[in-house]
Order: sequence, then structure tokens, then C-alpha cells
Amino acid sequence: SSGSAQANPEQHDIQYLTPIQIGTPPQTVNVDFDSGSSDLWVFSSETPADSIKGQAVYDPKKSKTAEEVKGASWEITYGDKSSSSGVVYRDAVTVGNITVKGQAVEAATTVSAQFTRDANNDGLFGLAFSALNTVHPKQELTWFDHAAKELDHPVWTADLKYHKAGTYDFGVINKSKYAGKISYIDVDSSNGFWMFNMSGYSVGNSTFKPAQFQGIADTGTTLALLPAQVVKDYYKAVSGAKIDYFQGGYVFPCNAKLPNFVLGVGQAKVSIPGKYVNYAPIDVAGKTCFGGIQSDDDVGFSIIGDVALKAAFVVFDATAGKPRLGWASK
Ligand SMILES: Cc1cc(CN)n(C)n1
Repeated sequence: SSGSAQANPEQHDIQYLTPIQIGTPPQTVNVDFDSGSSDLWVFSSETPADSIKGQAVYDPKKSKTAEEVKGASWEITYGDKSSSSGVVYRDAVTVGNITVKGQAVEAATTVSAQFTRDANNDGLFGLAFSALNTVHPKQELTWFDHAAKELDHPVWTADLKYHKAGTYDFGVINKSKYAGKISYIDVDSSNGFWMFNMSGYSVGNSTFKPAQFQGIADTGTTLALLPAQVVKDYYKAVSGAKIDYFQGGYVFPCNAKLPNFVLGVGQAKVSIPGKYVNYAPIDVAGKTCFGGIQSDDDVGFSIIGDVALKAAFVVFDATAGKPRLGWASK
């Protein structure tokens, strides 16, 4: 089997939301597909009313196929300090036209303020490796790990786009979505992430600078978070750019000419158009803008988020024992 689902951007492409169906009859929720985590959790009938501000909720009591996973619970904190926790049900979950029966659906009983404020986001759909799933005492598998057995190929692809809808495909690599060859690089999944090595970078028309650093492909992170020195090199080429400690990163005049940024990934060159690096204005006048490339604050690896991913067609290949990432232009 294979299937496809929409990746719908929220304002400034801060995140991409995908409709999925849970339960019988189907309850549709819009969730954030996140290759940087491995829990499928949703706002639910068990989320306190004062923590819900417009989100759709999953109500297991209205699903004939829901079963409570007795004694199971979960709790998660993300890189941006947002967090949630709750209880666990098993139910049918459909993405595109692919249904997994008995998927662990984690119903939130607490959500942090960032999630409450995020009115259109009904939950997270983890697509990192199942080793990161937080359900205890018995860890659960991701939807993709359940689905992979039925898929024509154990792969899924991300075709995110700048300020417009893209797609996530499962079980198929759709040739109409990319140009040229797909260049594959090995993944080190030992930390549960889609982690890979980068070989260097270039800013604008400058020569390519070899640099060895690793990063994770993270569809749930908005920006491209790179080593501080790389980021400093980039903004040296942007007149008026400076670090705004109140905003927490590099800002520049919104009318600044932003150079393209090229990331070396194995044999591939991922070219991020300068306009993707103009993330969003920080003031109502639209005078000062926040950069889409920021420092990874030396967390030990870079986080290749949506600002970079939307510049490529990315294959998340989970072939047993040999996970890989494929990169293609489009
Ligand atoms: C909710 C959420 C997901 C992610 C990326 N894994 N972040 C940084 N925040």
C-alpha cells in the first residue's frame, strides 16, 4: 500500500498541519507531523476545558474501536520547552488511505501554554524512531513503524513548500515531486533521530566551505538551527544583521537582500533560497525581521527544520538495519 496526506502551512510556515482520522466513526484532527519525536498525542475529551482554545479533540468514548491501554501514561518535553502528558488508548488511525489498527493514541490530560495558544494544532504525530516513544511502562511503536509492514517500501517522503501546501507520502517515492537524482546519506538512528552528517556550506556565491557537523532532519522544528560559526558567516553577508538578545537570535532589516545558503549533505547540495531565510517580521511595522537560520546553541547537533527541508524533496528511508535520508532538488 501507499498513501499521501497534505502538509498545510500555518502563518509564516511556523508549522505544517496534516489531517488524520482516528477511531470509528472517524474523528478528523489536524496534527503536526514531527520527524523529531515519536509520540502520537492529541487534544482529547480528557484535556481540561481551560487548556483548549479552539483545537479539535479526540473523544475515545465516541469511537467503537477505542480501547484504553490500562496503566499506561506518557509525558514529553520538546526542544522549545513546550510539553504535554496523558493517558493512552488504542484505536484505528488513518493517514491518506492507510489505516493502522491498534495504534497507540496518546490522549492529553495536560498541555503547556504554547499548545493551548496554538489554536489550529490538535496534536503531534511522531515520525522519529520508536525508541524515543515516551509511553510507559510499555513503550509503543509509531504509526509509521506499524504501517511500514504493509507499505510497498518502508519509506515516507516530505515535500514541504514555502507558504503553500505540500505533501507527506508513505510507501512510495513519487517521481513527479522532484527533479534530478535523489542523493542518499546514511542515518545514525542510535539516538532515535534521523541524524546525518553535513560536509560543509556556502553563503551566496562564495566558495563551498568544508565543515563536518551532524544534524537531525526535524519536520517539527520551524527554523534551520546550525553551528554558531556557520550562522555568523551567513549573517556577515546580510547588511544590518545583528543578534537581538531579546528576540533570541539574528534579526535584520526586512528589506535586506538575503543570500542563498547551500548545505552540503553527502553528494547533494541543498540550496535554500535567501527569501526562505526571511522568516517573519518581529514588529508590526514590518521593519525588522527574524532570521530563518539561527544558531543550534551548541546542543551537540544541528536541527535541520522546515526552513531547510522545504527547499528539498526528502526521503525518510527506514530500510531495516540501514536507515537513510534521500535529498533531491525540486
Ligand atoms: C512541539 C514541538 C516539536 C518540535 C520538534 N521536534 N519542537 C521543537 N516543538
